[in-house]
Amino acid sequence: MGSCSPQLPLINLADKTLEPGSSKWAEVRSDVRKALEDFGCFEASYDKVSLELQESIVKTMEELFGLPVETKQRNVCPKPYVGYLNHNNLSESLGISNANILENINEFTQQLWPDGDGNENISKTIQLFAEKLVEIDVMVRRMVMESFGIEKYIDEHLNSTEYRMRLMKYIAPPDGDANTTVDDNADLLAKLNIDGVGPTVGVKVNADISDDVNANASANADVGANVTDDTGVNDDLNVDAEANVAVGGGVNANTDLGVGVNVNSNVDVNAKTGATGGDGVEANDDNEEKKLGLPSHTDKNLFTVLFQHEIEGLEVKTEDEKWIRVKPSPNTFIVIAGDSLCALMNGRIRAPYHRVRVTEKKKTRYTAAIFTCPKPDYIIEAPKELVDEKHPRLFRPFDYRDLFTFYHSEAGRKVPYTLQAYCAVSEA
Ligand SMILES: O=C(O)CCC(=O)C(=O)O
Ligand SMILES: [Fe+2]
Repeated sequence: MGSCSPQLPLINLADKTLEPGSSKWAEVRSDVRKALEDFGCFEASYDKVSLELQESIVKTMEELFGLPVETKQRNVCPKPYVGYLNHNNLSESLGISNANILENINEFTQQLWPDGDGNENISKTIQLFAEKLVEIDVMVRRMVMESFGIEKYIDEHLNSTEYRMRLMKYIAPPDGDANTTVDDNADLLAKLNIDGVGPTVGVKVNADISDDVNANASANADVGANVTDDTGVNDDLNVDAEANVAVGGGVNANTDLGVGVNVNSNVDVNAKTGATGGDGVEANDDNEEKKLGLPSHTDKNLFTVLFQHEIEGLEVKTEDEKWIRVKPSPNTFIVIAGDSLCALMNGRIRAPYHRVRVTEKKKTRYTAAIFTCPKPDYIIEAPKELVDEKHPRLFRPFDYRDLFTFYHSEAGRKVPYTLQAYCAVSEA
């Protein structure tokens, strides 16, 4: 396994002459289609996001993830499946629904800073950044629909979606399989159950601390995180986190389970991960799976537009089952097609498996992504123009939420291909 030579197509979406109707537009549109047919994914070069804004979103993420875990856990959403998530202690993420609308972002910052009535600067930065990712999403969706001759549905299609945003932080796994140290001054028995992602991951952390400061310190933290998501992994998470922290006397117990970054000190953590790979390929490769910041999955939504800052980690699987390691480069964003788009396009576009494997030990990897999701009650169904003798209908119409519920059901977790198992018209 590991990285290999193929690269994702790189497509410039910011050319000055790129206007709908222009010859440049037609040229780029056909590149976009080809990239999505072949890889389900491409690297978009887009220099319309200022460096200042890129720096601000990274600073914002540093600030947000630097908050105490109890604060971050307040990131819950009335909609199920959106909120704070810790995955395997190697990554954590925060989610915002309808993230292109300032009021919703304000709600998010108010959850984190209820006393200060939110955080205006952070809200603004997120909004401006989300707007830019949405620009890319809208342009790509237009191109896709035009290139398949279904442009008459563009308005309906654009109106049938909503945007979720996820801010993510990753660290490299510690050396060795099972031991890491976390900064804590207590005996800690932590159990994390994270159900999310295509793969189901159960993490058990047993930490014995030789407490050098507060003798007799003990904390039992039991965090049950029930994570489901729209996108495959991070989007639309239901983090049903419940933390019971019982601290024995006078202890400064910083049971910061949410971070996985407290790598300093007095606690030995034995982490055992049981992971079931979403694509059936990594399923038995426990060792590899354990080191992933995000296990292999397809996104369940329509499109994901991802900003990755400096540190690599994203890997995308090709049709012939090779992993492409996507190196971040300035002013580029990764566009990934999800299962809902694959269904809408009657299978003409791939929804690629991808995962996150961070190897850089010294730096934290931050990513920010917009997930375009079908609105509740909207039925995803390939338009008749995409169905003919050569292209028989592949999927039955469905409501995205139902696909999602299936994905996280007992049965759904066992199948290698969620979309096929859920709504394929026939196995043939
Ligand atoms: O953070 C990344 O590089 C990828 C995130 C991802 O795949 C997801 O959230 O679905
Ligand atoms: Fe994903």
